[in-house]
Amino acid sequence: MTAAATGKREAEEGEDEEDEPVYVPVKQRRLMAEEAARRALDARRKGAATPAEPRAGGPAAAAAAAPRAAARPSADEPRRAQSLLDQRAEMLATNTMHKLTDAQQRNEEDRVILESMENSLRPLMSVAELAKGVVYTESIATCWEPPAHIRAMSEDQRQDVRNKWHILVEGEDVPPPIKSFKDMRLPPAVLEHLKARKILKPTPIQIQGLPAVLSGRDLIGIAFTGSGKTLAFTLPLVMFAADEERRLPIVRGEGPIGMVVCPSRELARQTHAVAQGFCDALSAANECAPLRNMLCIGGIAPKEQLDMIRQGVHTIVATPGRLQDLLTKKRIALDLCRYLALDEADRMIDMGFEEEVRNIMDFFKHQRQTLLFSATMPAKIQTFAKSALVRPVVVNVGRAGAANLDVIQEVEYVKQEAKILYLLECLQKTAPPVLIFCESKNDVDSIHEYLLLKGVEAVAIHGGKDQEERNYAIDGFQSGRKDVMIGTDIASKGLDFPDVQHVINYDMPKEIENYVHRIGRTGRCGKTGVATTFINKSCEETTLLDLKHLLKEAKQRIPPVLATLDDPAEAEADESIDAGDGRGCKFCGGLGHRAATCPKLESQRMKAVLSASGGSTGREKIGGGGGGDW
Ligand SMILES: Nc1ncnc2c1ncn2[C@@H]1O[C@H](COP(=O)(O)OP(=O)(O)OP(=O)(O)O)[C@@H](O)[C@H]1O
Repeated sequence: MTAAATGKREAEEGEDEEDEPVYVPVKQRRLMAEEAARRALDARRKGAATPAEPRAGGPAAAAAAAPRAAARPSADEPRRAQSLLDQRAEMLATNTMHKLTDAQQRNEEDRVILESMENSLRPLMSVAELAKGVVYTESIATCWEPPAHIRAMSEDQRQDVRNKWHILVEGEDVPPPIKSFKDMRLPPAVLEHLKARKILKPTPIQIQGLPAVLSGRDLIGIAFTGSGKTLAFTLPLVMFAADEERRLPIVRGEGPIGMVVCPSRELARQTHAVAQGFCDALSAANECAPLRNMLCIGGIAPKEQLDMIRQGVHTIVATPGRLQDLLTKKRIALDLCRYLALDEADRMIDMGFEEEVRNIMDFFKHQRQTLLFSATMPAKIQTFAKSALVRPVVVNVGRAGAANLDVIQEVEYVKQEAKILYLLECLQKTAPPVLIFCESKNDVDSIHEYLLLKGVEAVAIHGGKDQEERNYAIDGFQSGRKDVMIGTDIASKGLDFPDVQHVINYDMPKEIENYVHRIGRTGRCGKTGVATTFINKSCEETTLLDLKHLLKEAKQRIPPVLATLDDPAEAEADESIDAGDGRGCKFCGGLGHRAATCPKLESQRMKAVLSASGGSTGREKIGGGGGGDW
């Protein structure tokens, strides 16, 4: 990686406090938005009442206004040609005319905002395919199909299974759910391998996700942290590669057949190990020739990767930056690649990897099967990602962005200066292992030093540490040699440490999705865990409101400091449900605010303005907590 690239990446990680935007309280933002809309509405009313009159300010002003008036879209031009303010003003006027309820007005307002944002997002598609106007209409064909008795299930029977496991599906002609691994027609070696790992029955996301993926369908898979999503895209990856190898063996320089892309090196390493387990099981049972499964991440010598590429690779598990690097340098090609899974897909896009993902898609020569998985998947990412999918199936287990119900969530008000002392006390709440999360790298280092001085067996991880230090931390914590790991959000997504008892949020992450991923490091796969979060005056009000509603949804205790917050969503909630449009922000999925006051949407707008004006490339971090990685 060049020094410039390193600098850029560190800026993306943006874990330091200097990056924090100036805080404008929610109330003030709402007042500002309303004032702007009122002014726009007044201006429109004046314009409409006296269309032929010159505007105040004399002929010069009228002349200046004329081109603008001419540029104003006619009724049959698409809405997107109007400015957001114009649309909002028009909508307010319509609402008054039709006497919409407050809730309906709010929903309409959110819809306009979201529509305008969707129009400004570039589809998540290969530029080459867009340019050539390539549109795929059929899913990838695979040789897998469910056994006859599953195929014979009526639609009602299929729905009964889904209802029983709280599985929601969207999409046309959704493959049937399958309740046992045996009925999924997995090779005996794979069944043995699962059994040896005490994986005996599929989890809900696997019950519906595996049949859909094995059938070749594009998929968005959303399920709680620790609910077994990794297996739902790793096992089909390996089975697909084994099928291809049997059909036409990979020779030197060829491959990969399929890829998984992850947002951090550590997660890629972990997923690579899961895939390797399946590869080894198949080849040990002579069910296929040995499969070469490459780990493609920054921080390891490219020579190792190049040696494997020369022999030909079947599967790759990668971080976006290193993968893009190898593709751009033509070290690997995607001529044979037909399978792409994006793990923690929404986080990857939010962390600023959108361009890398789009570039990677550009290297595909043929249609691929595309899969997106995460525990959090806001509506805006789903809509935008669907542009890359063919006949997608959406599988949802629980609300996208909901916290894992096996985690007991405790929130405590701790003054900034008292945090470090209280941390020691808090560490004694449970037995180890304990994970501590902080927003900034400096805090991670200070806490690490402090705990070492106090005799705690602790390790630390963040994007500023070199790969050796990062590996040392992960290995020590994973093996149980170290009791405590302190980290930034780099360690919050997807990592599966055995039996973490307690997650401590030394500070509240700015984005509620990061909170969900952080606390999801405990309470995994049916076990229970505890999460303690320190909050104080420095936390943003919108985030606290999101947290309050998340606690409420998970039926957790709401501390007085959150209960007494001025909470517009509370009054609006019943009405919104009556209006039939669900709860919370339709942009980021936070439950404590609406799209009109979404801080993330504001930063996204800024990003769009900056990139349109040729300023920053729009690669700056959208929210708090870094972890950008390659
Ligand atoms: N069917 C199953 N039965 C029992 N354990 C399982 C099953 N499937 C997966 N597991 C185990 O559950 C743990 C969590 O799985 P996994 O890491 O895939 O969760 P995840 O949904 O991807 O979580 P996250 O959202 O945090 O990434 C792993 O240790 C995995 O081996």
